[in-house]
Amino acid sequence: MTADILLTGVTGQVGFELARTLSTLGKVWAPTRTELDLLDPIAVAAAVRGCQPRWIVNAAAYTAVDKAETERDLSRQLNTALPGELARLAHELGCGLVHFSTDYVFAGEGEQSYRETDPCQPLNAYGADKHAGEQAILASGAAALIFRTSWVYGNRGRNFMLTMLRLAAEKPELAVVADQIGAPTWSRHIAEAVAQVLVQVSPTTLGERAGIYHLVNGGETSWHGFASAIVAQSGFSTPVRPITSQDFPSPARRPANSRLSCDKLAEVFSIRLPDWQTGLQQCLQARGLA
Ligand SMILES: NC(=O)C1=CN([C@@H]2O[C@H](COP(=O)(O)OP(=O)(O)OC[C@H]3O[C@@H](n4cnc5c(N)ncnc54)[C@H](OP(=O)(O)O)[C@@H]3O)[C@@H](O)[C@H]2O)C=CC1
Ligand SMILES: Cc1cn([C@H]2C[C@H](O)[C@@H](COP(=O)(O)OP(=O)(O)O[C@H]3O[C@@H](C)C(=O)[C@@H](O)[C@H]3O)O2)c(=O)[nH]c1=O
Repeated sequence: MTADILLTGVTGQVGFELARTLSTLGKVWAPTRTELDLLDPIAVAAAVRGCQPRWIVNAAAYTAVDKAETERDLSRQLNTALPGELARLAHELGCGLVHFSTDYVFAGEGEQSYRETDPCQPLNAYGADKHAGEQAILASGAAALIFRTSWVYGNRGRNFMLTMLRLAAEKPELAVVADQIGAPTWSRHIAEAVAQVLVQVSPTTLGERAGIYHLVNGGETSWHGFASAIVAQSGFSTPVRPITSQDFPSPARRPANSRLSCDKLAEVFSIRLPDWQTGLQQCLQARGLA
């Protein structure tokens, strides 16, 4: 199957939205897991070579943060080896690569917004594997764009917003951590921004604009603040109690500071996403809840 864009992870939160926004840029081939198992490097190479895309857009990943602490092989294969292999193929074939990474590459110390050039020091296995994936892409020589985003939610898949909506309906009270700060980011806004970037560049004109960009909705809040807004804006009256990270023990440590500065994206591509509150409102509206 030949196409302008080969999109992986189409059944995921970001991939689903990308399938729509990228379709205005050319023919998109978006194989599902049954059509292309991304754990099979031979099948992946054959798919890329057969597709001859202008861009490979990799929205597939292993995103189970706690399970990644023990399912090391699976996380490494999808979050490190796969992006490295896609980048190697992109370089060989002269096509571009778009990839996604995470706020969890940072240690989350201090209160400043991280810039793309700040040193990475992941606190958990998922973050370490995603960081190694970034490094593999940057070392490949491929024309690549890596978008680091954070706290992604949407109306499908596994995400914090859908979990809170379910718990708000089931429980008398929610207890949510208030000492981790970041920007909840709507999957649709990510996909719209990526399409806007790809309108501006081709793999051959990307040049110095290749590299890492932070891409999150504007403003900041805690998971508690996000949960409170989800509950309030969707008409529930379930109380949301603030707790500390220590009160919510989990296998993987999370950074306390997930703030990402998106100034580089604004400077280079003139794109800035709306505030997270607007994203949430639009997402709930799309769901018919607000
Ligand atoms: N979720 C978040 O909060 C954040 C995500 N990111 C990054 O953004 C990107 C997109 O994340 P998101 O949309 O949430 O991811 P999801 O977990 O929603 O989707 C992951 C996708 O990868 C696919 N996939 C996994 N394993 C395989 C496989 N062996 N073969 C084929 N497909 C496979 C899944 O397919 P299937 O449906 O069949 O399982 C699914 O389509 C990722 O790079 C992630 O690391 C960054 C920051 C925050
Ligand atoms: C369900 C729940 C979670 N929490 C806490 C746990 C954690 O600190 C925080 C978020 O929980 P989650 O497990 O949903 O989020 P988590 O899986 O850590 O989300 C991360 O996913 C990966 C893929 C990323 O790349 C990150 O940007 C980030 O979005 O909320 C509560 O305090 N109360 C609750 O009832």
